[in-house]
Amino acid sequence: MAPVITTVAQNTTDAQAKVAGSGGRAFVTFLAGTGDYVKGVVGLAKGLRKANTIYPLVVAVLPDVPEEHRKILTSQGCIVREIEPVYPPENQTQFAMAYYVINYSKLRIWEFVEYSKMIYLDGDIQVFENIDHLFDLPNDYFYAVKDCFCEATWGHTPQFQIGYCQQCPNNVEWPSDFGPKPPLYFNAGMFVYEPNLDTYRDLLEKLRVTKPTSFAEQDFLNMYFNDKYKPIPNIYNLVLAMLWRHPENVELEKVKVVHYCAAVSKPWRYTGKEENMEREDIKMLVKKWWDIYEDESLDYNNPLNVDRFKAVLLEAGGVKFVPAPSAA
Ligand SMILES: O=c1ccn([C@@H]2O[C@H](COP(=O)(O)OP(=O)(O)O[C@H]3O[C@H](CO)[C@H](O)[C@H](O)[C@H]3O)[C@@H](O)[C@H]2O)c(=O)[nH]1
Ligand SMILES: O[C@H]1[C@H](O)[C@@H](O)[C@H](O)[C@@H](O)[C@H]1O
Ligand SMILES: [Mn+2]
Repeated sequence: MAPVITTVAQNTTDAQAKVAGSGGRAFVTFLAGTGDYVKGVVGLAKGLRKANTIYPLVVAVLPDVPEEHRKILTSQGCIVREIEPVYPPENQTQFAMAYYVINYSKLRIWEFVEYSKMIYLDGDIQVFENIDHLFDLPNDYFYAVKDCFCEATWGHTPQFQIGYCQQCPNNVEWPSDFGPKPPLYFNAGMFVYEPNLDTYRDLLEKLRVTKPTSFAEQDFLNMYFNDKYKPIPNIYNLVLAMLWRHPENVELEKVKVVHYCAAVSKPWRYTGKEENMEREDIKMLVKKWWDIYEDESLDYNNPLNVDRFKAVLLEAGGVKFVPAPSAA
């Protein structure tokens, strides 16, 4: 009997084939609301394609993401998964910055146990170089890039008040009367983790008894994974403020992942008028984002991508490729 061969049509959007072919690994991002973050996610999907990743992009969407936006994402090859919102303990949201409260819902991605390992990326991140090798990091740790404490968003913290930043820990010494030096703190816009139902339940349970704080789920994850956190180099999540706060720690030509995290720096909203936004390096990074977003050859359904998709499936080893019959 002939071996069973899975036929993959040229314009397939079959999520299952992608899960089967991904070896249990995937990128994951988060999308909420009816606004323009969908552009960020489309840009990210195209950037990952350009970087020739062999892994799919899952988008965890809240119920308020409109059908039209979900269709755009599916047509860009994303796997759309709806999640329920997660709210912090009742009546306490005032302790977190309003803008960040929605991000507690990110905790649902620990539930995606059809994948053994995932890399979370914010929708305002772009991947310029292949980072698939991060999936090979040893299990049982939480990998992310160290944050910077120098922007005004950190104004409420003792770190900011005394000018202490873990990016240059020797510049200002931590005063002994301030208690123990704060533990390493990561930016939660990018991290490598393993979905796990026990961890998922535990995260939600602990959240119920934890008072919300300014950076919402980022603070919470920092507390929760304090023991498991392993810093990875800044090139895997360049927080833009690093360019003017710690230029000595930035190797721009080596950067693989850029995080357009200051509100005014989102490429799809960029005007270049606000403080620091007129910098040449920022202009260059915003242009690089747009070049990918507007490149039609990177659209999932573009025939030019069939070969790329074929190669991805073959490399992943799960699915054999048979071209769809020609119309002739
Ligand atoms: O209206 C929104 C707002 C946010 N998001 C999603 O949530 C992510 C986080 O929001 P931002 O990227 O705007 O926030 P920052 O990068 O400034 O925030 C940082 O701090 C936050 C604290 O809550 C989170 O940890 C976030 O991942 C981290 O990068 C977005 O990328 C996007 O994926 C939406 O989809 N719609
Ligand atoms: O998550 C926040 C956010 O991304 C801010 O824009 C940045 O200034 C902070 O350093 C970071 O912790
Ligand atoms: Mn972000």
